[in-house]
Amino acid sequence: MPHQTLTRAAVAEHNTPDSLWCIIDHRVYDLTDFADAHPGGSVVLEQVAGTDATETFYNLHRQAILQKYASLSIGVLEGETPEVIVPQPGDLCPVPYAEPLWLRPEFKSPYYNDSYWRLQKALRVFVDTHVYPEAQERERDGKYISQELIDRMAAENMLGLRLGPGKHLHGKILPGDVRGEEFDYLHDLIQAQEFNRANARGFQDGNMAGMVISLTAILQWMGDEGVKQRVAEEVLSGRKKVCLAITEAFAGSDVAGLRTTATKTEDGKYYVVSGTKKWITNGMFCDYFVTGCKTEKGFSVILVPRGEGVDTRLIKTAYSTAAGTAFVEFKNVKVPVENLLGEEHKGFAVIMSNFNHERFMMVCAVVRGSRTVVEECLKWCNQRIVFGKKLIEQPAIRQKLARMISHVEANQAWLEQIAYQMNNMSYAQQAKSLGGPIGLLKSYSTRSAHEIADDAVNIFGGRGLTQTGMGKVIEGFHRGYKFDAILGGTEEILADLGVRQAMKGFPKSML
Ligand code: HEM
Repeated sequence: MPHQTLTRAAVAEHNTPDSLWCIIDHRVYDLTDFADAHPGGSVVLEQVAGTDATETFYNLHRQAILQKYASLSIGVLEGETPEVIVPQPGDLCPVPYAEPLWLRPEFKSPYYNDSYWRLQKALRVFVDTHVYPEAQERERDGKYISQELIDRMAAENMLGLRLGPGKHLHGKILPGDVRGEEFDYLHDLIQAQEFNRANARGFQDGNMAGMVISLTAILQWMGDEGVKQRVAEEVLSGRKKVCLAITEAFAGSDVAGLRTTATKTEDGKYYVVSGTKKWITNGMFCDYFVTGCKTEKGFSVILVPRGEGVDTRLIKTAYSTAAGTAFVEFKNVKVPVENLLGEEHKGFAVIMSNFNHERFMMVCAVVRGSRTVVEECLKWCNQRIVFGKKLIEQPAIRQKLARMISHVEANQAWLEQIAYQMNNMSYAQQAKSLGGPIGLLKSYSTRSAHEIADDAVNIFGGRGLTQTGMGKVIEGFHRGYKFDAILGGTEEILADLGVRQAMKGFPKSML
């Protein structure tokens, strides 16, 4: 049917199952053929046939549904204009607190300049257009990220920028025309937060999280320049994938308790690696494993390529299998000694140097995820009518929202403060002075996520426990925030690290 201008009186005549029209936000929809396929059933549609169903519709659906089913619209009402905002790729969200302060036009920030804005805008368009749709699909079907998306990210230098600032970006032009040389930890914060907007915790880890926490170690510690250049080129071009294989069934945060061994062959040319690794993010589809091993006089980190003797099995965790979480078995795997990272028996330095950036990334993501939950709650509370009133009109609900908003804003402010300090410190200074604060922030931000997830589920009720529909973001966050509380160091260990590091600088004169 051609798009037309209609009157309310004309719509009112189509009030039977054989000709079922209704009005939503000043547009007319012909639901006659759709009614039987409607997930909410045909009866409810028949009840509103021929009428304006705007209020009922928005009590149960988001605008995105109308965009998906736009073909059902047959016209607009004469002299009326649709009111609901239809977001376009790259748009900032006008819901209060849905964006960090620096992205809201009425606020100023001491940290951000034009280069950050350009990066943010370019990444948002990219994530909205390419990452979000695939993330939602993969989160549902549990399959791994497509090579097409990896290639697209590689072509735009997006794989490299996710490792954080460094020489690997020099000479490159990044999204938003940002030069690789100017990319710093505030840019890094932005990229982590923008990618998080794909809103799919399992997929997010499946989207090369293994690379983010392991290629950094290769770039910094691989002694053999030839191996380093080859692997970096393969991974940053998206042709090969790499992951970090440290944790085992025997030991998680307690790295000293690991049992995988690497023994040198008599001719000194190879290591023979044997043992198991557990919870290895991206392990299912990786070509390389940056592996923590016990060696004769200590602990060493070795790059193990997939090949004979390497076996990976899928671990089904609380989030989507899109993350490719693996149980890895190494059975007498022969690896050239050139694949050693850092010094033999001194692998702790390799692992430790990586932790700060990994934890910083995780905080960026969990704070952004928490903010999205706040946005969802604010929308829902303004939309949902209970006992004849919008939810937002209930003081008890506003108390919850106030707590949630405060957690998010406090964590974001602390995070930006830390990113600024990172920009003004060498890597060694960061390790000395920021390991503790980053540990405290990660620990605190996941405690905040715990509070936020809990309040959000209570606000959404049954929908907060349902994997489809209005509460799906809340359900996913509630199921997934614990990954941030455990991975990269548990809340307790990191809180303890924060206090112990502070005590190292406690002045004796104060005793
Ligand atoms: C263009 C018109 C409509 C379309 C395209 C549409 C589409 C949908 C979709 C896709 C869902 C599943 C929600 C999800 O899982 O995300 C749904 C659920 C539902 N819809 Fe509609 N709908 C339309 C109009 C209406 C109207 C006018 C009513 C009420 C009179 C209604 C009542 C419901 C109900 C009760 C549910 C189940 C909600 C729940 O389980 O929480 N729908 N609809």
